[in-house]
Amino acid sequence: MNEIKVAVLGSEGVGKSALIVRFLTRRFIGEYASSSECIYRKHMSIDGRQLNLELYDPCSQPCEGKSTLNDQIHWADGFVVIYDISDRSSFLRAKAIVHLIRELHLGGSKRDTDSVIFLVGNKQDLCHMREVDREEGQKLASERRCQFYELSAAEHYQEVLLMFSKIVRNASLGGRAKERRRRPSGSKSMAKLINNVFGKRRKSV
Ligand SMILES: Nc1nc2c(ncn2[C@@H]2O[C@H](COP(=O)(O)OP(=O)(O)OP(=O)(O)O)[C@@H](O)[C@H]2O)c(=O)[nH]1
Repeated sequence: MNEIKVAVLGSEGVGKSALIVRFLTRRFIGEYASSSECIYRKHMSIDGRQLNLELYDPCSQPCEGKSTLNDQIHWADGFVVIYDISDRSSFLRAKAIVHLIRELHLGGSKRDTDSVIFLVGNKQDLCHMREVDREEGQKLASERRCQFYELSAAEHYQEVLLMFSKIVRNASLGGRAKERRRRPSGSKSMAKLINNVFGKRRKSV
């Protein structure tokens, strides 16, 4: 059975956990407690093929045994790079991450890499506080040859589902057998995921 590894990357508070939880549980959970990086697992059937998805959610806080961004990039087959449309600094961070992914994957086939980097502007529901125009996101995506989405973990389920399903499909078609360096630590079941729902600070909404 195919194993597909997707890293969800971006600045602190852009909604990485919210998007992952939305995808895995269909629910938007505003407060999410997590003090360690973790990997969520999901069994999926895509185009009749059985896949085991591993979704990596980094921890923005300093934590024990934390992997570096380079480790995370080497580990993954696909990348969802998220920014918050109401936070310009998160867009600049997303730009730097996409740049680094491109640099570290120079050895790989260009076509493979193009289809497995998704740039995602989250918190579309906060468009009254927008600091990054949709066109800027689109421009960056086309310059860096990424797929582009703008959506809201708070308001959209279908779009989130579509986005994750597409990156899993693309990563599974790439079929790259990668030499993996250090594997990001931590692994969580759905039960643990639900248990983490309480206690995280509220940043926006
Ligand atoms: N309005 C709005 N708020 C959102 C959305 N997605 C996430 N949030 C909020 O943004 C804050 C941060 O969300 P998280 O999912 O914890 O973000 P994160 O990127 O995982 O954060 P770190 O783990 O600290 O890096 C929380 O208060 C969420 O409720 C969204 O689509 N719209």
